[in-house]
Amino acid sequence: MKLKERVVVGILSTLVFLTVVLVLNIEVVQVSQNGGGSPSSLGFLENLVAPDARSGAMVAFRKRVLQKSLNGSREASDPKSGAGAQPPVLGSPIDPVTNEIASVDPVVAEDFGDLVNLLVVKGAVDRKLRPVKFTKKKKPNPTVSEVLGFKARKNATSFERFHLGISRMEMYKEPDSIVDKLLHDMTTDEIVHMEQKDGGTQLKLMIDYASGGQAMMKPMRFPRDRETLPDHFYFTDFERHNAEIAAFHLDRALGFRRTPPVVGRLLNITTEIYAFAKGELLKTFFVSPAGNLCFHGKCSYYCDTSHAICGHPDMLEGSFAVFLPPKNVVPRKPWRHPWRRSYHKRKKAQWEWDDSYCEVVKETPPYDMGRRLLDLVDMAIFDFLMGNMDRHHYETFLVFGTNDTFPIHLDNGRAFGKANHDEVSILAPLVQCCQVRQSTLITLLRFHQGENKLSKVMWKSLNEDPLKPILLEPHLLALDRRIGIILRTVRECVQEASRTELVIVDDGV
Ligand SMILES: Nc1ncnc2c1ncn2[C@@H]1O[C@H](COP(=O)(O)OP(=O)(O)OP(=O)(O)O)[C@@H](O)[C@H]1O
Ligand SMILES: [Mn+2]
Repeated sequence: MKLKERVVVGILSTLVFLTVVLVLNIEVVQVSQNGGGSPSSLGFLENLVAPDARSGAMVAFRKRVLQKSLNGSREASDPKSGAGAQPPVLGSPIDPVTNEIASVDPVVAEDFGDLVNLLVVKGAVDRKLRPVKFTKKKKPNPTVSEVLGFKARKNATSFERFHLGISRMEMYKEPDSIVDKLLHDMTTDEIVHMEQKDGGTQLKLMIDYASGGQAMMKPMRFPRDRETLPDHFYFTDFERHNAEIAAFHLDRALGFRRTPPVVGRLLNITTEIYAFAKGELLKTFFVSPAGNLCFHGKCSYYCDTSHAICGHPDMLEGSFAVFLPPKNVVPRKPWRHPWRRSYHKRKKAQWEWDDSYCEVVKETPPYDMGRRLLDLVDMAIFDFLMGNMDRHHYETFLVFGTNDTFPIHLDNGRAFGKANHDEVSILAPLVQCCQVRQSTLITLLRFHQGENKLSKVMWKSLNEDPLKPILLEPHLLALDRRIGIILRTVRECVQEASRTELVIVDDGV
């Protein structure tokens, strides 16, 4: 080799060597930065693990309660689960011959006679879970009409009657003919105006009816069998119109009556939306390559051409939730949910790592006395049954005072996203506080031990909706399985408590 060639080879090898050193160095720096100071790759990875997958406080509980169920965490072992993996199963989950729901899940077959016994010993129910004579005085339950001194006009609409009938203990009575009329009116009344509603992250339309009534409409975005994408966090999941409808029926079936009535309706995009659209919303309408009329509106999530809402060719399904009374007449107070998630892809909330979190909550008003802590456990049960992880805030009606009234179960659009996955972290308030309202436990036991499983009751109830079927069979069956998981959790709490009364609480609600 000539001197010139040697020099060139020398320079090239030095360059290669320097590049290798540089690249290695950058990697080490990145690892140590992401790993919070530790240069181990484990530290780096740990920060990238989804918060729910490593929530310390819930891990032991998950193992204990779900181990016994073959299906507790099917999603993890079933590579097919996830978006679109569920075969669409339409129609009734009830066998027309036996009139029973076929289920193989062990937790559905499990007997919770021990919990029934506890309630019998407490004097709350008889062996068939029928209520024993009331010993406690019923709580006063004034309505908006009574508190504000408003009387319904003779020809008042179902919307007005509903507003006036909201009471301290519940959104509506049971049975309530006003609710039936309201559901009917929301699907049939003429729509005279519509505009995009601000607030929240996804597209919603505020609907005005000829009668003067108002509803909040969430449009259908996907077919019923489309599940939450496996890599989507709860806060990036799409809102589902059928979840809003199903949540109303579930809340009512559980006897809570804390969700405003919601019903489905098929809309004509051209005559019932486009015809009223103005300004910014109007600019988002277009005809898709398939010839369907589409729009996407303006909002912070999924309001763009690639996530447009399209008619077929111009018919569109939507959920219609009755609008609550105007805030200047019946004001509401927003509350931050103590078991709120972090809404950050790499952060955890305190309750996710602190097992004694409930002790802190219990000392903080309004959770230190009265009904509210038990209300949060009710809400956790409601959310767990439908897989809703998106409960960041809740509201109460201020006309009934600050504390002694129910929390409104509003905004359930991110529920019913994964039929084969039971997200037990939603049960954190129950797991960490080990308290449940007696009336709620009785309701759950009636569904579980009795003839009328929740899936069956829900299927019948949802069959009343114009957009039936609202829930596909796997979501209905999940309800029965999840009731079993809740009951196992209560059993664990009772076994660890010194007295049953500390776990099963009768607060007269
Ligand atoms: N039926 C209703 N009547 C009156 N106000 C309502 C009704 N539904 C929702 N709202 C109000 O609008 C706000 C936004 O609604 P909602 O939470 O359903 O939308 P969202 O887009 O899902 O919001 P987010 O993204 O914050 O979860 C609520 O916080 C509530 O104050
Ligand atoms: Mn929402």
